[in-house]
Amino acid sequence: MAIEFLKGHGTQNDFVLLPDPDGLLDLTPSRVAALCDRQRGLGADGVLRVVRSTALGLPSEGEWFMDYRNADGSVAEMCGNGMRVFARYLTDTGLESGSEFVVGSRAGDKPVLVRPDGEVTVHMGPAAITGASVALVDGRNFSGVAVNVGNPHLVSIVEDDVAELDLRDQPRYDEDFFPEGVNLEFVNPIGEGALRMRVYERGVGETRSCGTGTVAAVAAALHLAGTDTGESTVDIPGGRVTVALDHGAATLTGPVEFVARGELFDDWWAQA
Ligand SMILES: N[C@@H](CCC[C@H](N)C(=O)O)C(=O)O
Repeated sequence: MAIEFLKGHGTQNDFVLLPDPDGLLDLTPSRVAALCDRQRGLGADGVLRVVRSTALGLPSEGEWFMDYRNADGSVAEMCGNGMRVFARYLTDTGLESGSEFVVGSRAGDKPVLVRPDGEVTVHMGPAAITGASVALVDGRNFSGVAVNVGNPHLVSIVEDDVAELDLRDQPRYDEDFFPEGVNLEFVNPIGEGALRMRVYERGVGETRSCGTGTVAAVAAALHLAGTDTGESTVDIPGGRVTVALDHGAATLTGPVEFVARGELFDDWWAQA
């Protein structure tokens, strides 16, 4: 059976998409890790399996479910950039005929809007402030705001230029506070309603963008300013997204690009 794939990205957070409507693929963690490996596979930050909600037996009002996996093979609850790419795939292929629909995820159903210019807005749901903690980078402590966007984040607003941080190694964090691991964002405010951010993602490493991370960053910045409502651009190494919060409920808007489509070799899949 030929296994089709596509490669796409949202602000350079890149994904391998695997269309698997009936949920027939045996998508093991080692196959995900092999696909995402930039030397022995296709290379990506994660995998998006395109599967019908009913095929997985998961409750969703959406016909389609975003089965997201991190590059190390682990499962995560939600991926904001992945959801933008996933939604565009559904409309580009005609699997969804309208521009507004709902997609299932492990963090619940997400309404999406595919805009005429191809950008996608995702209604991300609540960005909940869950406390305070500390990240340790290169021997330095960065205090941060813990935010849950379906998946866990710790956002540190830092005074130094985030471009100078050494994020080659996994920063340390409080494993008692984040027993399931955490995505770590480092943020510079760069003007009214404008942030710059770098991120070290759980299960991946440093990526050039993280949609849930940008939502967490805006929620944390607003929280520190004493509000849960506002809008901000977020500049990440891979481009720019816009995040709006209305009483803690977030939307994420940004571009999507598809790069390639192809077929995996059966032998490669079998031994991966
Ligand atoms: N890149 C994603 C987040 C992917 C999941 C994350 N690494 C986790 O483990 O929670 C995004 O765009 O939100």
